[in-house]
Amino acid sequence: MSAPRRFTGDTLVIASHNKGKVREIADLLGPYVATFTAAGELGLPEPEETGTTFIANAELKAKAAAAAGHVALADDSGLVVPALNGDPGIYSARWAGPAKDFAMAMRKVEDGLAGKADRSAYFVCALSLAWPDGHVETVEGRCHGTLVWPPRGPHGFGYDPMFLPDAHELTFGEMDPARKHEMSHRADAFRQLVERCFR
Ligand SMILES: O=c1nc[nH]c2c1ncn2[C@H]1C[C@H](O)[C@@H](COP(=O)(O)OP(=O)(O)OP(=O)(O)O)O1
Ligand SMILES: [Mg+2]
Repeated sequence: MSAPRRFTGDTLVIASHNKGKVREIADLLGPYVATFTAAGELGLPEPEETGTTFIANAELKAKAAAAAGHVALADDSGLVVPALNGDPGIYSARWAGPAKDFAMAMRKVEDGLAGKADRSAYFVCALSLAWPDGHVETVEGRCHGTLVWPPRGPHGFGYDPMFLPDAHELTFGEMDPARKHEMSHRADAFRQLVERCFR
């Protein structure tokens, strides 16, 4: 395996069209990067997520943005529910539909769990950093927990209000964002990526 490539520039393109994610990524990587710009601000299109894994989708989103000429970081993430055979998984955003209705998506998860004893779930976050010459560095982080109903808390985004991380009493939706950043799947992935590419 070749040595990891380090990020040496000062501007990083965040290849995501999800505002919640862009905010979390800028929080987590703030100490290491001078300037962030988001794919949407550069007018980059949202590529179709044709991969069958989180890693494949993170890499295709990062490579598509880097082709415009700047180092780009993509995040592909989702909620994996073993009792639903891994759904919504890579389809987590798509379950919320074009209106990004996560109240509906959470209800769909809860409906699927009706009568099932196993309410465990985990979030996955694949991060891919891509250079214009096609080089990529990719890591994957996880966070395990259980699903509660009804959803609780105003913070975060997506499925956060129904996700209770292991050994905690507050859902990601109830937690202060700084606490979520200490234990989330995204924090786990960023610890690995910072180690490889940013310090
Ligand atoms: O920390 C999280 N807390 C709650 N929900 C989360 C989280 N992380 C991912 N999720 C769920 C919702 C999100 O919409 C989907 C990711 O889907 P994913 O395709 O990676 O992102 P996206 O389509 O929202 O934006 P984009 O592809 O432009 O980065 O998984
Ligand atoms: Mg997406």
